[in-house]
Amino acid sequence: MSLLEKELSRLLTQVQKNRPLVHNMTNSVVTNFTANGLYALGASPVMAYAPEEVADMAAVAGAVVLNIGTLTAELVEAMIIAGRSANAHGVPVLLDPVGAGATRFRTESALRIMREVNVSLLRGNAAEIANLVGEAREIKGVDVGDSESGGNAPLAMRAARELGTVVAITGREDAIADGERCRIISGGDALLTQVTGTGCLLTSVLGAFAAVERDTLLAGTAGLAFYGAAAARAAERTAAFGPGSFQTAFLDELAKLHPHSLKGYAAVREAAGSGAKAGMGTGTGTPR
Ligand SMILES: Nc1ncnc2c1ncn2[C@@H]1O[C@H](COP(=O)(O)OP(=O)(O)OP(=O)(O)O)[C@@H](O)[C@H]1O
Ligand SMILES: Cc1ncsc1CCO
Ligand SMILES: [Mg+2]
Repeated sequence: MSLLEKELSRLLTQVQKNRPLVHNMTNSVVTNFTANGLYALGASPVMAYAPEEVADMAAVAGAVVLNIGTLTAELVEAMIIAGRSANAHGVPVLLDPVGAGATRFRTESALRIMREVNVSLLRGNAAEIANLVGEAREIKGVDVGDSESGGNAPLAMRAARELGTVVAITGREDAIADGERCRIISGGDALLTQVTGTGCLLTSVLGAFAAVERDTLLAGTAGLAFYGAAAARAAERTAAFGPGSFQTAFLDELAKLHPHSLKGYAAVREAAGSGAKAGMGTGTGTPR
């Protein structure tokens, strides 16, 4: 196991041991799937939305995940209350800008949250992140119109610099950047795009890893890699049946994750031009 792979595995064990509380303010489509996915991983989910209670919940959480998938003006206000409380208590805040670019309300709400709350990690698909840095890219509701062309790393680097936070962009390959360093994670399976909320659950899973590790780039890399490995393992068993069977198998594989699960199913490499030292890949080779 490479040094990086050991670090990633250590974080998985931390999540499984500590069972961090993840406070989700998420969309109405994915709440049940998100709670089940977090339980499968070994974390402890809670959904809380009322402006009267979100500051208290955020204060005691390991991470707060804000997801604008089915936003309302009132919900955005409550998210800002939760985010500020998390900031005041040293709790990491993650933002999933679902559908940014599809409507002005979504784009402006995501940008407003980032102005008023210190967001540790922003996770979206390429179209969502592009729209947040002022690059109009086709988005069809909550889905990428045209999937990444030329990879997600350059956009992740640019967004991290301009927005001043760690940015993860997911797709066929994921990229995560902090403005200086950028890593590319391969794994996963296209079946993930046929099950609703796999991106939303991923952001909450990254919250569980951020709860146990202050280095957000490292925590994010671990979450992306283990999530991709679980999906690749589930697809291996269920691709012949389809998305329904895959969804069930994926939850099972999240629950079965162990320190050696990455091998052959997910790989991490440094992006070209990244400030990080080369040769820190997991050494697992090309995943399936
Ligand atoms: N073509 C693909 N091949 C392999 N994995 C993929 C592919 N497309 C997406 N993924 C994986 O699917 C997961 C969700 O990423 P995606 O970019 O689809 O999120 P999203 O658009 O926000 O999804 P949602 O809105 O449904 O929650 C990630 O783990 C990502 O790596
Ligand atoms: C389908 C859908 N619509 C709003 S949120 C959501 C869940 C996936 O992002
Ligand atoms: Mg999404």
